[in-house]
Amino acid sequence: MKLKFTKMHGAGNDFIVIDAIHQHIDFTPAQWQQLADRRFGIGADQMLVVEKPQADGVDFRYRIYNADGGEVEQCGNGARAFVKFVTDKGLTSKRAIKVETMSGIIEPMLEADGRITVDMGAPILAPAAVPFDAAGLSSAVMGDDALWPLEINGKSAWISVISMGNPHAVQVVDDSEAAPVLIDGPLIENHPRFPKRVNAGFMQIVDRHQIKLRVFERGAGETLACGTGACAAVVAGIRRGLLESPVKVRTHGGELSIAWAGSGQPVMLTGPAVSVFEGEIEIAAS
Ligand SMILES: N[C@@H](CCC[C@H](N)C(=O)O)C(=O)O
Repeated sequence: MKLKFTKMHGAGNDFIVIDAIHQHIDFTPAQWQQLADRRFGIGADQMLVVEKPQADGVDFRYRIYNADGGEVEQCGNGARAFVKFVTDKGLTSKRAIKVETMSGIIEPMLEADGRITVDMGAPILAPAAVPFDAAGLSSAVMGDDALWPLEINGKSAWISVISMGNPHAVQVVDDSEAAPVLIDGPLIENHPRFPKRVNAGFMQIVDRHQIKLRVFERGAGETLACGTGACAAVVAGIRRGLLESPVKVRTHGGELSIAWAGSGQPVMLTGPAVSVFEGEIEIAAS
């Protein structure tokens, strides 16, 4: 079968975006992996599938697949790409759009300057939400947060365990460039304490309103930016008393802005979304 797609990115986190309102999509994990493959396919960190909504009062449903073919709950940079896609394709004329995702409804909004702000909902600070296998671990609980000691590669790191709909394990490092993201990232992602695996964030505090962030993403490896990772890092930094909202997040792929008014409040993520090219690809049966 032939598939029409748009290649997009949000701060360098790249996506294959697919209109599944006008095309029938039913791919196996192996077919998603083929599309995401940077040598044998199109290449992407995630695939975003735009569908008709299932719930009332919602404009669209969008589904997210990691490069490894697994379907996941949430993608912040993807939410912005989604808005640009449905706007450019004339699928909506609304500027504020209600979208169903696997982890609930989010509300992205197209700003006058072309950037997109996404109301990502309130972070879930309890580690049970990640989920995290806490058996046998002692914890230092800060309010309703959990800061967990995690053994990685013979070292103990303090990890903030936060769900933005999808799971994040964030640690503070002195120098994000020198941090062992490619060595410790996969160990954290697959650590037995995270039964559903996790996105591993390495955050350097620059000042109270600015961080540098690298994220080793579950199912995709290190990406140039991770929107939900940026939200989780800022929430972790604010909860630890290191940051104040709003916070500029510097990633290898560009800048994201995060605002969070505190417990129970939604995290607002602002950043760019760019279309790179359109194409059509023959999908091999699998
Ligand atoms: N790049 C994303 C997050 C994509 C999903 C993540 N890898 C997961 O498995 O939870 C973002 O911008 O948030």
